[in-house]
Amino acid sequence: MMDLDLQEKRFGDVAVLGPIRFSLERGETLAIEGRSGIGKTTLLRIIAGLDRTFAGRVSRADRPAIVFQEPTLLPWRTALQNITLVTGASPARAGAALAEVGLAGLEDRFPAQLSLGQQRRLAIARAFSAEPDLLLLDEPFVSLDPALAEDMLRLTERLLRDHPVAAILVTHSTDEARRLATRRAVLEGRPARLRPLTG
Ligand SMILES: Nc1ncnc2c1ncn2[C@@H]1O[C@H](COP(=O)(O)OP(=O)(O)OP(=O)(O)O)[C@@H](O)[C@H]1O
Repeated sequence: MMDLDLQEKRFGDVAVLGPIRFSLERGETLAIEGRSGIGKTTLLRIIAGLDRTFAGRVSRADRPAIVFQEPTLLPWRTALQNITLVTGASPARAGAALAEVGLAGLEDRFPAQLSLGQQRRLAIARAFSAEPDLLLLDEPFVSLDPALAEDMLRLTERLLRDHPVAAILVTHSTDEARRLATRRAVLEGRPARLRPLTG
């Protein structure tokens, strides 16, 4: 599903990421932990194909779906259109995806007419509606209050169970990683490398 053989990623004179190799199959969720500034987002951007200036190779089946820290929604489009226009899903399928995340009845709302939690649900519904082979989640629950974060975590747990994707979750939270991931690893050192975690 996804195969990474990264030799090095530099920003100018600084080697940020060192040799990193791993593969990911459908049904697997890899959680990547690591301190702030270590290179998690940089690694995710390389895997997503958003950054091509690195030494090495990445191969994936298809364009991945990405959920960023902040929901990146189209402000002048309705909730339903945010899904159909971006993913190519039919209105019926987009409607079903909204229902799946508890947004039934809010199809015609604009993002600004949704609460932050609802916007995040919409972003997640959109990611899964694209029916991606690979789903990349970059700290999707950061800066949410604990109740909302728990709510989103449960929702994501359920969606990952019900949809067969390969997923990578970047997170600061070991608790989140333990709950969502089938494999865990930590990014550490300079240049940073990926060390598998057990337990
Ligand atoms: N465009 C850039 N130019 C130069 N340096 C950069 C650039 N983007 C990131 N960096 C540096 O690369 C390192 C890794 O950044 P990155 O954003 O990947 O870290 P992160 O682990 O995702 O951090 P956080 O958890 O705080 O989001 C940091 O030291 C950062 O300052």
